[in-house]
Amino acid sequence: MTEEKSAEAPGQEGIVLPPARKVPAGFRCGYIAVVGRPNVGKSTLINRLVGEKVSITSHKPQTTRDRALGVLTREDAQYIFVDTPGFQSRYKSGLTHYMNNVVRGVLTDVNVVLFVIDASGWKGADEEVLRLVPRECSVILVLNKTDEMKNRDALLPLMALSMQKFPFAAIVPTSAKKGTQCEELLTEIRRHLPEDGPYYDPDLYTDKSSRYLAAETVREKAFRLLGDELPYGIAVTIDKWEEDERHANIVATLLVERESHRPIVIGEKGAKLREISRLARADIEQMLGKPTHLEVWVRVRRGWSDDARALKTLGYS
Ligand SMILES: Nc1nc2c(ncn2[C@@H]2O[C@H](COP(=O)(O)OP(=O)(O)OP(=O)(O)O)[C@@H](O)[C@H]2O)c(=O)[nH]1
Repeated sequence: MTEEKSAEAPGQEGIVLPPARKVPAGFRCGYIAVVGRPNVGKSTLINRLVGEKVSITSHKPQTTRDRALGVLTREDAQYIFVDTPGFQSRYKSGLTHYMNNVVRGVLTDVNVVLFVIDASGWKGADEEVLRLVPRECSVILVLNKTDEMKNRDALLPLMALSMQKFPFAAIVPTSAKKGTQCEELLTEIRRHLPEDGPYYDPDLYTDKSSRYLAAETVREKAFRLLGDELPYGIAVTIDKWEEDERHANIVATLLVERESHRPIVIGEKGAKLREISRLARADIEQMLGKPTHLEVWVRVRRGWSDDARALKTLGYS
């Protein structure tokens, strides 16, 4: 006999998940937090492991501003990934403070922590994040971006050094970009999950709404297209969402912090903004599976990344 039970996602008190189905013998299920300093490849890794686009990725740090759940259901396990923003200590804005709290909150209540660093070696910022990780957790160290390593012999000493820093349950070198060793990583994670679940419907891969994912898609395209010109203070709101069975009509706004940022985002004769909209529309259309009309506007909202009320409106608190 199996018990019917529901569970709350870590740090999401009040959100009651659907009741678990029958637990097949030996089935394992649990929460896995993915942490690490900005830009080490956490979102890319989750997307690779889950096999769906859950979290947006870009070459600029601090892309992930919120938790995102990615769920992978296999015959013998359900993996529920909790993405976290890169831990930040350099800039002391309200947004950074909020993000650091998200990281701490997530770590207290998961079954496994994947601690991701760049396989090129430990940096000061990695050590800072490591200080947040409770010792009693099962922590797997992921040495990511091995495809960029010129000398793979450096891996062994790096592993030895890492064990001196923390009692990691395992160390797995991966390339999230190429998918190398990701299957091995899943096997290792499963070992540390409790026999339980599944908590989620196996068809589901994220708990985020289409609206949220659409906003993230617009933000991702802005990050990609603007490259180094991009001011960090950029956010996206969805102002209109009309959808029926045959098509969708969406209006989104890109919020920038300063008047001088507006022309950067718009580009010459509107070229940048048109390209952002075109690329985002294609992805959103694919996600929704129906023809989609997307309109993107640019608005200035001064100091939004340091303004508690603005952060709340944008869903960051
Ligand atoms: N070469 C290589 N690049 C990678 C790999 N994994 C991620 N990247 C790249 O590293 C950059 C950052 O990846 P993200 O997945 O956004 O990193 P993140 O840790 O989630 O970043 P934050 O959201 O800022 O915390 C992107 O340009 C990725 O394409 C990898 O295994 N190899």
